[in-house]
Amino acid sequence: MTPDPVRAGRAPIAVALDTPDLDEASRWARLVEPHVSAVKVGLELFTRYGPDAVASVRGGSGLDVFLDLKLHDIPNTVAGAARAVARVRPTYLTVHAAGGRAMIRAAADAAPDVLITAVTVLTSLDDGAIADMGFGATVVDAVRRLAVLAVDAGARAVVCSPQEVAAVRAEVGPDVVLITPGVRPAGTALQDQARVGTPERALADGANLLVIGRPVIRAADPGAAAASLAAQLRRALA
Ligand SMILES: O=c1ccn([C@@H]2O[C@H](COP(=O)(O)O)[C@@H](O)[C@H]2O)c(=O)[nH]1
Repeated sequence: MTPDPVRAGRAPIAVALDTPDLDEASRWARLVEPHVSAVKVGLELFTRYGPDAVASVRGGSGLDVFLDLKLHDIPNTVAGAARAVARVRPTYLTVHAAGGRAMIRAAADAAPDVLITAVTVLTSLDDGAIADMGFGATVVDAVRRLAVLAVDAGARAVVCSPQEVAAVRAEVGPDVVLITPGVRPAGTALQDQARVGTPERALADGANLLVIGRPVIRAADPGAAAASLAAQLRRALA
């Protein structure tokens, strides 16, 4: 069943715990936990600590864990990795949609209780960057095509930037969980993100879960930053 990212009144935000230090990540998780529905464990933490990172940030909180490993390999290898990490019960596990239909299907079959989440085009890339890589399409067309392919192959969630949410929602219908990194509250720095949008716009266009890292974890008080974003979203959703 598709989960409702708005858990017990918490905002539909996954805080990206991007740090090489597990104690710091767990501390951030406890600070944001009253306000958000999920925390995201990415490559930086997982390559250093493995499954312990998931258990540690989850704590006893009931937070969803978004395991952002962006798997991309031949189907047999991705199936093995998905089966292995399913043991730590993440709610979401990312794979690159560009790995193709058979790879996505293999991940979905190997981890049926995990929402296989297809990353379309990284939010750090713009039209110029994907032309440079030899893609003969604009970002929005590539995102749309990869989203349709991924859902057809068994992905139950899709990652795109806030700028493509409306286009992807129109293609995949209401039941797919749409997740957007590249979220920047108005007036905050882009850093290495190329395709960004505000949290309000992403939700209004049909996103279900917003991935937000540095605007929260680099704030002087990550708990207060998460609380403030959650309040902002409650107002936008009212
Ligand atoms: O296309 C993608 C896919 C994943 N990410 C991840 O989201 C966060 C964003 O962090 P910010 O600090 O808010 O930029 C980060 O962990 C990325 O690995 C993404 O940005 N874009």
